[in-house]
Amino acid sequence: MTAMQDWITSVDKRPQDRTARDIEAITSKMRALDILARLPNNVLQQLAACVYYEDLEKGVTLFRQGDKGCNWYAILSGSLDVRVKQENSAKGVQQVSIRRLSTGSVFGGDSIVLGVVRDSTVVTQESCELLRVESHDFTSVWQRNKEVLGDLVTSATAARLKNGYETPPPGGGTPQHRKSFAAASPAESPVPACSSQQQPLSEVSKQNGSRAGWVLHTLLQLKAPGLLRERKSSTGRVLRRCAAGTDLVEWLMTIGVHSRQQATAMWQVLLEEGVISHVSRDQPFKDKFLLYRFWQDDENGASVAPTEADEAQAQAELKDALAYLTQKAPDAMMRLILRKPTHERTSDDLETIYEELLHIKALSHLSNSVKRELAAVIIFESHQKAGTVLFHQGDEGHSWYIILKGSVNVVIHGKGVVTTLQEGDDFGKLALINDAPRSATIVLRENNCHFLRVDKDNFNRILRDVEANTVRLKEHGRDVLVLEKISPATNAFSHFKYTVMAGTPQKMLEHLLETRLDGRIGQTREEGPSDPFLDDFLLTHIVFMPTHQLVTELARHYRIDSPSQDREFLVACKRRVVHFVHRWVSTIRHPVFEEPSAFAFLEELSGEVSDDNARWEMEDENAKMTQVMDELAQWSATQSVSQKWKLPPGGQPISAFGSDTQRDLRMRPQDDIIFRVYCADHTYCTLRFPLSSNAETVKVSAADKLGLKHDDLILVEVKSSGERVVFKDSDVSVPTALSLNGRIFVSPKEHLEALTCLPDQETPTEGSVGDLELFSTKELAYHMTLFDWSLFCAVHEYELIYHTFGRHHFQKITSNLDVFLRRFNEIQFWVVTEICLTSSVSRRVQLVRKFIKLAA
Ligand SMILES: Nc1ncnc2c1ncn2[C@@H]1O[C@@H]2COP(=O)(O)O[C@H]2[C@H]1O
Repeated sequence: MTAMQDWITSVDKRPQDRTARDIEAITSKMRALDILARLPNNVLQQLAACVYYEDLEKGVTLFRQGDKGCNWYAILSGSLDVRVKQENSAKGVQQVSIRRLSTGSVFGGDSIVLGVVRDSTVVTQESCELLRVESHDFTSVWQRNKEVLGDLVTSATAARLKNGYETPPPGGGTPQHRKSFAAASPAESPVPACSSQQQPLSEVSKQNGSRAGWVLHTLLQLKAPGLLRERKSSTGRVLRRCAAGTDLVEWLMTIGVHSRQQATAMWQVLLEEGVISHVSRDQPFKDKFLLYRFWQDDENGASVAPTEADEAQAQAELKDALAYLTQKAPDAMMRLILRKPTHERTSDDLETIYEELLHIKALSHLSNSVKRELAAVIIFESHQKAGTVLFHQGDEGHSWYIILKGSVNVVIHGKGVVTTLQEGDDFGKLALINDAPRSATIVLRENNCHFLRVDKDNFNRILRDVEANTVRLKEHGRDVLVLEKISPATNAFSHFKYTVMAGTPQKMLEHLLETRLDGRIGQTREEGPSDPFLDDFLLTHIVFMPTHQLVTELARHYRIDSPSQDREFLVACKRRVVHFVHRWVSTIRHPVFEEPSAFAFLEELSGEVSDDNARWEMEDENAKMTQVMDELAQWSATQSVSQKWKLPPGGQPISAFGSDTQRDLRMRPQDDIIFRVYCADHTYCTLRFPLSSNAETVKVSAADKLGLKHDDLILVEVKSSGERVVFKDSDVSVPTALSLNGRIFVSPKEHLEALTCLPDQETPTEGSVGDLELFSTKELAYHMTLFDWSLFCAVHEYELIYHTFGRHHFQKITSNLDVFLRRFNEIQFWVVTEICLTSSVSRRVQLVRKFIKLAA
């Protein structure tokens, strides 16, 4: 059964016979009407449970003025005429048409909820399909859901019911007092809803608007009979009863409007409310030779010539009508100006826009000169339907938006709605500033939302360099990313304008993948100048995002799979992950492979990439993963070969044991080191342990070998100064962590104070000046640098992190850094010792000279 048949079958059933499926079918149909689509689902279901379907011929009277209100209606298709009785001394009582109701409108609710008689007669103008709810059902739904059902009665009634008075008083409000220049909420409309410039903004004309329209239409016909007349269009088509924009403006000025601009804006109010329209409905109101007509005069209209009584009535209401239009005019004028192509804006237009921009929150941090520049390029945009997607995550960014009216949801793939942005908020600048894809999808949260928009070129020209210093991204009310502008002086190396100052690890990774890694085929951001954020993240993530967490997130980003996302987006996500992994492995090298979680992830990922290559054309990525896997294989091969190191007994430098041809100067966790552990009586044992062994293991083994039986033993370093430093049981790479000329002791805790230096820890008594003189300074410098350089190269960046944040947190060795620091101290002590041990002043001078030269 088709959806159409489904819903008809369901609505044809008696309400008490309808099943949950029937209600769902009817609810879906009702959602096609904008005004109903805004209602919460449960309220819509309550209406769907009691609604009836009517298919009526042209000319059927639904109810008459003075009747009791028995039904509420919604128009699925067709149009209806609203008529009121009017006394006319010559012709007696006459029916006058005051309004047209068309598809999407609702009516009949007022008299039910207010308990008054019908104030007009409603007749079908053509075949109509209607939804009908009986008054007792409507009352019961209304009673339960008053707060959200305001739109189902006229807005005036809703306001009266909510606040006890009608909104807003005619003539009230000046531009300065306006909150925003948004349109009033919709009521009924004779034209279809549309976001284009030329159509009415609101779907519906308000009662006040149609009343003002009736007043002007009546007076125009009586006082300027020739103005509304038949004219020919440029294509030769005969157009009924229309008038030129310029004539309409001039006529309004004859009845008391003081300026052309004001009169233009007042006609625009009527156009936005559907009372008048351009003959081909493709123009806003302009003070030009463009033709407009009243809705009563359109092709199907049946306008009735006004009577004297009409004239008297219209004259009586004229003041109110003008006051209403005057009140609405500034906002309409603003929208009119903002919809003009930018090259058509006059200097007055620019001034008007500029003044309005002064009140917008999202622009408050900008200077007035920037706002003036913006006035020339900012564009108005409106969208009618909740659910409309302004752009998708992953899209290229073309515009920056400010919300004037309504709200939007920020939706992120895999997370859903992360935040809602309201009137005054802005969005969409990240993609423009960082030249990155959209980081989120933006969906309208309600009907009839209004935006100001600045396109990318203008944004980059005017705003890119003056944007706010800090951008905060929120998810579920919590800051998840704080971006800060990079000062241009320090930003010569990067095209990024913002860098990450703080954030949750997950959001930082997400931001990195989206902005720093390109997902397009054959593109890598690595080629150009890049900012340090990616490297900073790779080099420090172990502090805030352990590797097992990082690989879980990477796997999530790679495996993103959703039928609702297009192929290009999905492939881009996968590519970015592979590019990230490649960069990670080439920057961090072996520590990546040493993590079992990363090792397993890389193996799985390479399998998935190779499978996906067949499906998604990921040649480049496959090649990158092959490279990563080659490096992993090489690393695995070196794992079986372990090296031996020794900590010589006399305090000499730590060196490789038994191999002069040793190539790899890097100390690895599994490498063994041979060292001595002393007792208080200076007897010792020699031990051999992997560098990754902890102090406790060393202590227990030394105690065994030295025959110490005690529960409360400690492992201590005794420095040559006599200072004693106790090792924690969890400390690793103990032998390399010794200070220069320090020795390891094991002893009962209570004997700590009794531990003394070994004799060979005492300062040397003879210098090596004689030897030093044998070498030229250049030669010395060359060999010392070679040696230092090889030690420096063996230090991994992570060792600095382990050292700074505490080795015990990571359970990782810092042996290479230890050895490098030892060497630094050694040179320093050596220089001081040599100088002090040279007794002859002249030789000492020479020596100092040599050292100065060496340092230079
Ligand atoms: N938590 C968030 N994560 C991502 N984008 C957000 C968030 N909050 C607001 N946004 C906005 O949503 C916009 C999506 O497009 P852009 O990436 O250009 O700019 C983004 C931000 O302006």
